[in-house]
Amino acid sequence: MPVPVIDVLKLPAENGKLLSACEGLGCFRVVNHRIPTELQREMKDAVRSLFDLPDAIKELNTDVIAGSGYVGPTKVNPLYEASGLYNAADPADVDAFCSLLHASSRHREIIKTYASKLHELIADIASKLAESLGLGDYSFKDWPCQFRINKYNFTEETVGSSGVQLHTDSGFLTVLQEDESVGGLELMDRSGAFVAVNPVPGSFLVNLGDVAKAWSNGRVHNVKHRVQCKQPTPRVSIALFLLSPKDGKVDPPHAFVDSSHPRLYQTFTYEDYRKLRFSSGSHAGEALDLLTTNQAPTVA
Ligand SMILES: O=C(O)CCC(=O)C(=O)O
Ligand SMILES: [Fe+2]
Repeated sequence: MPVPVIDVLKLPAENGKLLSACEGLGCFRVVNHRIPTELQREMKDAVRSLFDLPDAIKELNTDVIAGSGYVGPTKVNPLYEASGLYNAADPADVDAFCSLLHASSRHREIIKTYASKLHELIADIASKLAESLGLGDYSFKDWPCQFRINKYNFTEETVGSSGVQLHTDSGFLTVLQEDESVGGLELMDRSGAFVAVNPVPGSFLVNLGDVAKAWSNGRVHNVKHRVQCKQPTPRVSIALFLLSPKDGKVDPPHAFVDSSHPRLYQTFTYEDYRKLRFSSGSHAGEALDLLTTNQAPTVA
């Protein structure tokens, strides 16, 4: 199944196409998103230089929530490193990240512009998704929005091995700027087969996470995905994750619950859900099954 392409300028006329992408694969590509290609290119250059910093500097970026700061290679993902910040919607967070990593004034300007424009884009895509589900005027602007840069240290020796293990994203919605030339991302389709995603420079890839599945009362799909090393070339990607409502509480809007669509999941907070994912060792959405309404409450 190819990844559906959503032309932002054709919404809301093509809401049906957006909805079936969310209900089916749980992933789509956006074009005509108004983010300048030049900014995407400049941001990629800035990100590459942040990864070239000495480890001692990269490690100064400690977590605000689990996984928001620098993550070096681990046993499970030995080729992968990442860095980021908790909330791209907060200019102070973006500034603090740039200061910690001694970003040049040029890089600071690029990173700040990118974070602000991408935050606007992700909130806009989320509102369009809500609209396609029948909720007009639903704003996601105050939802925290994690920002992460990913690097995969791929070489001749690592071709065929895993870049990042199979997972779902735990939040609501992810917007990804792929590496423009190095592929390796694979989505799992509804039959359980892996679909390789070939990069399309200039576009963004959007995928839905666990919070989207719970918030939509099971309507949209939290796509499982992984990164494989297929080429002996380092790979860099940039992700924004719209996480959960500002107060952290995940509840479906009333419009999604009625007698023919009984409520599927208990109310939970994003923070508790992240803890449950870690403590249960389930990174591919299985932790949601522990929160269905037909069991005793697992999280407060
Ligand atoms: O690098 C990629 O293509 C995917 C990254 C990813 O899945 C993530 O950051 O959650
Ligand atoms: Fe992911």
